Amino acid sequence: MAPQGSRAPLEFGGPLGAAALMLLLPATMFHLLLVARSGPARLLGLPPHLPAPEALWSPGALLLWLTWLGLQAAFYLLPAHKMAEGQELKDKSRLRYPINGFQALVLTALLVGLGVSAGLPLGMLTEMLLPLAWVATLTAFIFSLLLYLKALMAPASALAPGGNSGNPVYDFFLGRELNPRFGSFDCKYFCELRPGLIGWVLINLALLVQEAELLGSPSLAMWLVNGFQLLYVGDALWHEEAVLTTMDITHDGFGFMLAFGDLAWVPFTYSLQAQFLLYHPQPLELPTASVICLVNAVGYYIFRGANSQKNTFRKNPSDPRVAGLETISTATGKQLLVSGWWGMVRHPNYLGDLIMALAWSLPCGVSHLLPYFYLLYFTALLVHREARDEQQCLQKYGLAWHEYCRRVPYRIVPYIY
Ligand SMILES: NC(=O)C1=CN([C@@H]2O[C@H](COP(=O)(O)OP(=O)(O)OC[C@H]3O[C@@H](n4cnc5c(N)ncnc54)[C@H](OP(=O)(O)O)[C@@H]3O)[C@@H](O)[C@H]2O)C=CC1
Ligand SMILES: CC(C)CCC[C@@H](C)[C@H]1CC=C2C3=C(CC[C@@]21C)[C@@]1(C)CC[C@H](O)C(C)(C)[C@@H]1CC3
Repeated sequence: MAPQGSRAPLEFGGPLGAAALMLLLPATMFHLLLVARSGPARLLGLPPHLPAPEALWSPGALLLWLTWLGLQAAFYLLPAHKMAEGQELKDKSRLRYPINGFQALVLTALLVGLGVSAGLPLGMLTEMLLPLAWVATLTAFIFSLLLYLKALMAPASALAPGGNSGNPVYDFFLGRELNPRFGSFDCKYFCELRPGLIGWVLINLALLVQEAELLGSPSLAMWLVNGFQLLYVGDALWHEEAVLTTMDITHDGFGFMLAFGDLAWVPFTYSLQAQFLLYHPQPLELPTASVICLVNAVGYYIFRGANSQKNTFRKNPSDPRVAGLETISTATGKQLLVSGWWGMVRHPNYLGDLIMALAWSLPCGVSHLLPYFYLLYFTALLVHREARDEQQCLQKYGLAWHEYCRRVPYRIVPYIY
């Protein structure tokens, strides 16, 4: 049984690390937003000038942001074609989740399409990124505070394994409650997949529209970035149920890290390549574009293949698609796959994700480091995440996990790492 509450080992450098991250993450996000629109676009340089306070604060942005959250919450509450059950909780119960994320994406697309055909200036959204990012950050702070207070009244069985150290800064950052809910409305599940992910593709689209207005038509590079990232978001929502077995839902509490990550970091930094392209158009020839498409396709094939194989296996190990794979038995009764994608490396899904991350940056050329920020950040995130997951699996599976590591020695990249 893994140590819980105040006995759980501290992650992210403990309270000091958590405090530093709470300052550094928003600062990095604003740095990226400012540098992307600056002439030199230097990732490691200072932005040319800091924005005046009125460039950060706009009542219009606040209204737009609240409308967006309200709209996505309304889509979440619409009847779902399916209700899925989450993993078993400490008290042996299972929560139920609506599977209607893809429906929310389609409804958003229809609404935006209607708006644009009625004259809505979607491109103007690109002028509001700074104040929108500001209100999203404020929302994340306020929301995390409310979640922290709510968790003070939650029963012990509802608390996350980490995030209950007793240090308020650390617990605020990591999140105390595992699945905070208001009635049947699950805050973490909603934030993980809806406002931020759909917001990201909407911002990308606005950047494409703005580029078309400035240049007469969108560039090939902008099309590729939009297409690849739409595929990624569409895929996440199409396979929404799979998010229920990710570390974020099953292990991490809902605190500042995920609230800020989901609501602010994802839409405003994951759209960095498209932001860069609007201010720094890049020529891209068809043959190079075809090679980049191939890189994205290979990454997607590995990512989807690995994630689907594990989900199918976890749902039903006798499913004919996975029944022939080799496995190791563990003391918990669960099995570990040792052939197929999960016999190649211990995190094949991370490998596919990283290859896609490379494909998203390549359309921006090689003249600047800035569009490669996502690849660099994501490598660090996944290496750290992999180490966290190894710890959790070691605690869960003990000797069987050692045996798996012996049989599958590489973590993410075959023969390298
Ligand atoms: N774009 C982004 O910003 C981010 C994307 N991601 C993506 O999210 C996806 C999910 O990632 P994440 O939640 O970290 O982890 P995984 O989906 O890789 O899940 C890890 C879990 O899978 C199970 N598992 C591990 N090895 C095996 C095996 N051999 N056989 C069967 N089950 C196994 C274990 O859980 P158990 O045994 O309990 O089932 C383990 O804890 C990934 O594709 C990742 O790339 C993640 C973070 C950020
Ligand atoms: C701000 C910090 C640096 C850390 C925040 C991390 C978060 C941004 C990410 C943690 C796990 C995530 C996942 C996705 C998006 C980013 C965050 C929230 C995901 C929804 C992206 C789409 C994928 O298909 C997925 C597998 C559903 C992802 C799940 C994890």
